[in-house]
Amino acid sequence: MSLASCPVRAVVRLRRQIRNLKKSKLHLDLSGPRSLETRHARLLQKQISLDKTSFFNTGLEKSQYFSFDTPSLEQMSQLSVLKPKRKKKRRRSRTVLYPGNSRKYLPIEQKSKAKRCLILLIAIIFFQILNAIENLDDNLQKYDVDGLEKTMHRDIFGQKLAVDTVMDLLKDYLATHMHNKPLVVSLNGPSGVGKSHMGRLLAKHFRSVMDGDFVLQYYAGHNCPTETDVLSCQSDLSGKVSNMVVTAEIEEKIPVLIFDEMEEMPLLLLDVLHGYFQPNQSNEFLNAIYILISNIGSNGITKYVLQNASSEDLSQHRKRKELVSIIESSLRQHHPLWDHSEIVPFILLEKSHIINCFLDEMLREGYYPDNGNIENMASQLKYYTQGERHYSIMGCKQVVAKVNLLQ
Ligand SMILES: Nc1ncnc2c1ncn2[C@@H]1O[C@H](COP(=O)(O)OP(=O)(O)OP(=O)(O)O)[C@@H](O)[C@H]1O
Repeated sequence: MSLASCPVRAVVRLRRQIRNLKKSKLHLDLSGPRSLETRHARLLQKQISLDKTSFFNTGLEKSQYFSFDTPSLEQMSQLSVLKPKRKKKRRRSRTVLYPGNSRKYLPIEQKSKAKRCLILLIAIIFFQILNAIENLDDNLQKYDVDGLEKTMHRDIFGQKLAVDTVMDLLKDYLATHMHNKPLVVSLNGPSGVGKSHMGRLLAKHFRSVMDGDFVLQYYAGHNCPTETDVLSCQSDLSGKVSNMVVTAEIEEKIPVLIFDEMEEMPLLLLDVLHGYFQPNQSNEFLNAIYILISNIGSNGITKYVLQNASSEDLSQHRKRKELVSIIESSLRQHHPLWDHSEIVPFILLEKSHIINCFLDEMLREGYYPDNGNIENMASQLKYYTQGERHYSIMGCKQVVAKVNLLQ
């Protein structure tokens, strides 16, 4: 029995094992795809680890002995796949992080003395500039330059260029009291265009804003007629000019000296004036304004105006430049004193300006300004005709005489 039971037990055991196997297989199928995946992954891992060991084993097999042989490219690529990648080193940030709840103490700044001095210097310069600007305005207000400008534009007809030029020169000069040379302005142009008229307006204005002692009106033909001894004229002129500039300097005023009919002035007097215009003199002679009125170079101006009668678009600046260049040579030929002067050309007056002169004069004399009457009187004067333009040959010179005939 015992002999017969051995093979039977073996058969039973085998059957049990087969059943168990079947059961386990069934269990595996029921546990789902996830377990399958993990199993699969485990199997793969196993496979990889086997590959690794086999590779290193083969590598070790090959390199039982140390050598300097460089590995082949293939080996290198395999190694690089297997090697874990090195982490990149992080750069340290440079900013210093302070804990939020604590105060940070910065290094104490050392105060530079040079920096302080520089700031002080800048402040001083700034205040000085402000002060200077205020002073400039004060000076211009002292001489009421704006008032003068208004009067000139209102009372002088057809000479905008001349008025603007004179006003610019006066504004520049009167802004300060310290000068390195006197201001010499030469008014030039044909007869009756308003040169002496401007001279008179200037004298009147400066007499009203300063003491009358600081304005001189000198008419060469009247103050030093041909029959008088020129030497006495010379001492008279020198005395007048010296006295005026000295007293003006004491009172910090700028005297205005107006010389009319310069074309009639004797050479000796021209030389005296020339001496006053030099820059290398004592201060009182440097702070003075000289106005020289003459008709020297007037023929050149008349010719220029008539030739350019049609050119409306000529700029003021260009006009002045061209006119100055025309009369400059005539003036310098007359006497070198004009080398030191600012030349202001006066141009011919048109018929419309002559009508304004009549209107002005009639109102001044108390006449009713009848347009017909004015037109009639204006037509009696002589004109240069260029196209549609009529330029008065004698300017407004005969206006006073014509109005006087109305009585
Ligand atoms: N542009 C002008 N605007 C207003 N009035 C003028 C003008 N020009 C001349 N007059 C009048 O004509 C008169 C004579 O002019 P003014 O004495 O100024 O001539 P001038 O240019 O000095 O000429 P001259 O060289 O012959 O002396 C003046 O008293 C003035 O009333």
